[in-house]
Amino acid sequence: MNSGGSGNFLLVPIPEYPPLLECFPNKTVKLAVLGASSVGKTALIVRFLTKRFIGDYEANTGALYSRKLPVDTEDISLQIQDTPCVSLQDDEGLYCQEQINRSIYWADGYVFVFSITDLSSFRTVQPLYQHVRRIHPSGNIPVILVGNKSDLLRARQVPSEEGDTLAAALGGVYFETSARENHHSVHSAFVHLCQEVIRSFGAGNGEKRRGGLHLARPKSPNMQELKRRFRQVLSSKVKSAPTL
Ligand SMILES: Nc1nc2c(ncn2[C@@H]2O[C@H](COP(=O)(O)OP(=O)(O)OP(=O)(O)O)[C@@H](O)[C@H]2O)c(=O)[nH]1
Repeated sequence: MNSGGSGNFLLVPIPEYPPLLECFPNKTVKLAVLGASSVGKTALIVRFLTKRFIGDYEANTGALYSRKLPVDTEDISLQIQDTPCVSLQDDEGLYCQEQINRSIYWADGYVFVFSITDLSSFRTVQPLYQHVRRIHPSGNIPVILVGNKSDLLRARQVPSEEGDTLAAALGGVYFETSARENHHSVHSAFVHLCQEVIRSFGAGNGEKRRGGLHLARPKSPNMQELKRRFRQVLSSKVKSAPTL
């Protein structure tokens, strides 16, 4: 498995799915990835879309990614909105930028991410879920809970059982992932959520949101952005590589 710092950096372009399918609402799945700072939201999306890991850290600006994805027997147009971090205030309130509220309103399904090494990021999930419920008070909202950085076992602060319990309380499934080490666990989590969203369309949920906010979908600045970050990681590796 190519990690962020090695292997070829010819980034396999993420095929932009023609907007044609957007006229078939049930073929377009919009996911928002939400969570506290530095839990791995971007790394999870990049791992899922490119099978690679971005080792460096850059504060999240909230990029929108889109690609075609085979789910079960059909191809869907998948859009994933990365979001800036949310933070718990002293009074257990939540600081959520307006951009995040727009993403919550726009999305059909939600990936709540915390780091198993950061108890505070885990404690952010419940108030964040309540915030989503205030924006979508009716219907079920397809969610998954992702405990990331599972490769850092010695730094674990959140037992898996607590992740399972919280996911059940949110009405979703708990996945433990390592965006650094493993593509399969990340892929399984995202595909599961897409299946839940498609199922919710069948239940008539999706239609209510079809009139929802449509974020202007960039052509592919995100691909340039990803290439820049992969090159950045590569050049930093070359510089630090021991001279023979
Ligand atoms: N060990 C390990 N590090 C990870 C993993 N996922 C992400 N990281 C690192 O954690 C840091 C934060 O990752 P990001 O993907 O930028 O996290 P984010 O949630 O988008 O961060 P914000 O911009 O603060 O919202 C980066 O240095 C990543 O390389 C993981 O699974 N394991």
